Amino acid sequence: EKVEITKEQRALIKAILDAYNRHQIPQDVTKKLLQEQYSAEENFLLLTEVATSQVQVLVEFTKNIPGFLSLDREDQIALLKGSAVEAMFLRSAQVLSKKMPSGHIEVLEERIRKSGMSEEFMTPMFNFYKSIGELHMTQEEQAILTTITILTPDRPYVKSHEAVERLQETMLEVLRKLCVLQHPQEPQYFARLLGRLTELRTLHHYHAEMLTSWKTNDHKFTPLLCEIWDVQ
Ligand SMILES: CC(C)c1onc(-c2c(Cl)cccc2Cl)c1COc1ccc2c(ccn2Cc2cccc(C(=O)O)c2)c1
Repeated sequence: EKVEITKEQRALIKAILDAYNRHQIPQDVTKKLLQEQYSAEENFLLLTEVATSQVQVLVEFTKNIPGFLSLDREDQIALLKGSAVEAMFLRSAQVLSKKMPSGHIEVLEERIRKSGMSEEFMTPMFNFYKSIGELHMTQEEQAILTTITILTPDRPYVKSHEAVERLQETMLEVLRKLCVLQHPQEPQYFARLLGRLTELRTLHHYHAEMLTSWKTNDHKFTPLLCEIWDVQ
């Protein structure tokens, strides 16, 4: 059928894309990624700094999702806590698969590989990065997919399930149209993107186990990460 993006949907895409592009990790953090020496401890510290900075970026981004600030305050917190890991996996996959100037990508990948993470977590993580890279998502698709992840109604402690579901459905319809218009040769492209959301939940479970093992090995996190990941 003739797929058409309405004026309202175009405004929605623009608002989300502007917000998505406006928020970047501060230069000093990414510079450190390149300069600091390599050791498991140093890599872990750097990744903790990047994760903390990414959470701040994520909080700012969610404020610009149309309708998010009209949700119940406690639900806003529940959505942020429930989606932070998945949004950061999506973000790191998008960055590692292309956006960063070359050279940074290898460095970041190296630091993740040498930060004391267990192999059983590393493999699915880098398979995910590869599968995201193969999709060649446009900027709009990346920003809307991240928004859909954040607006997942069945996160723990979300009370107004329907309100969140309505927002997410609006975004899913926009993404569906974008996929049809931007990937006409791949009728299954939209379904493939949604399949990545399922993979994200698996990584989320792996991540929870990794957090536990880091805690038992007495790794330190920042106050913001402790709050958003209910650590300590
Ligand atoms: C606390 C820390 C050790 C940690 O625990 N789980 C994860 C962890 C890991 Cl190791 C992988 C994926 C998700 C998480 Cl939470 C992390 C590290 O979190 C990261 C690492 C890299 C990330 C991010 C998010 C993005 N990137 C890539 C990136 C780097 C620099 C600039 C930019 C940019 O956007 O400008 C992006 C988070």
